[in-house]
Amino acid sequence: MESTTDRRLLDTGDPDPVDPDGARRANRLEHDPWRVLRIQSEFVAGFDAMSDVAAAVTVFGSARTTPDSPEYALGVELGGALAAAGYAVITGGGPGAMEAANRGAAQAGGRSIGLGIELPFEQSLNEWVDLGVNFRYFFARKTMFVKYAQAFVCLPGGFGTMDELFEALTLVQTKKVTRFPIVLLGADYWQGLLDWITGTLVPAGTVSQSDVALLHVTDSVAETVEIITRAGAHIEASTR
Ligand SMILES: C/C(=C\CNc1ncnc2c1ncn2[C@@H]1O[C@H](COP(=O)(O)O)[C@@H](O)[C@H]1O)CO
Repeated sequence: MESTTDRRLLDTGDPDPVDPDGARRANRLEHDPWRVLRIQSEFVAGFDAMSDVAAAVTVFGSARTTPDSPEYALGVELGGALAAAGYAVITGGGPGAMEAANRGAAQAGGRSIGLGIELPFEQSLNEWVDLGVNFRYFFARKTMFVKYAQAFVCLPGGFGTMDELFEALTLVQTKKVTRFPIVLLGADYWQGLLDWITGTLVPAGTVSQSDVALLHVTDSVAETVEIITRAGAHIEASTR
C-alpha cells in the first residue's frame, strides 16, 4: 500500500523501550521538526483559498453512497436547497454523499467547495467541485471544515462521518465554536445514535441533557435549511 503524508507523521510506532545507539531519536529529530513547515504551508494554502468564502455549510456523509441510492438523492436535494438559500456547500470533495451535495449545489448555481485529502490510493476531487483544495493532513483540513462554515449537516455515513460529527459536537460543547447547528439528515439512520446518547450517555453522566439538544435529527431538507437560517438570524441579531 502506498504511504501518505499523514501516515509518515503518525504511523511511526516503535515501541522498543531502548534506543541503544540513539538512532530512533536521531531519526525523529532529523524529520519531525521539518514537518512543521509542511503543515504550516498547508494551513497557509487553505486559508488563502478559502479567504473569500461567505456563508457556507459543511456537509459530511459516506464516501460509499452510490449514485442510485436514496441517500445520494437526498444529498443532491440538500446541496441544491443550501445553494438556493445562499450558502456555499463545503464537502470532503470525494465520492458518494460528498459528490451528491457538491452536485446539488453546482446544479443550483451555488458555490461548490471540495476539501480533498491525500489517500493511499489515487483519488481526485469529484467533478462537481468548483473550488477545490487538496490536503495532506486530516487535521489541517478539519480546521477548514469548521472555520468557514456556519453549520454542519451529516448525511448517513461511516467512521469518517462519525469522526467529523463528534469533532464538531465537541467543539460546540466546549464552546470553541458558538454558532453551529448540527443537523443529522436521515432519521432512520441517525435516531439510534441519538437514542443511545440519551439512553446511555446521559444516565451515565458523561454528557448532559442539554448537550443532546445540540443535535437536530430530521428527514426534511427544508427543515434542515430552516434550522440553519434560524440559527444564522439569531447570531446576526445578537451581534447587532
Ligand atoms: C472509500 C473511498 C473513498 C474515500 N475517499 C474520501 N475522499 C474524501 N473524503 C473522505 C473520503 N473518505 C472519507 N472521507 C471523509 O470522511 C467522511 C466520509 O467517511 P465515511 O467513513 O465514508 O463516512 C467524509 O465526510 C470525508 O470528509 C472509495 O469509495
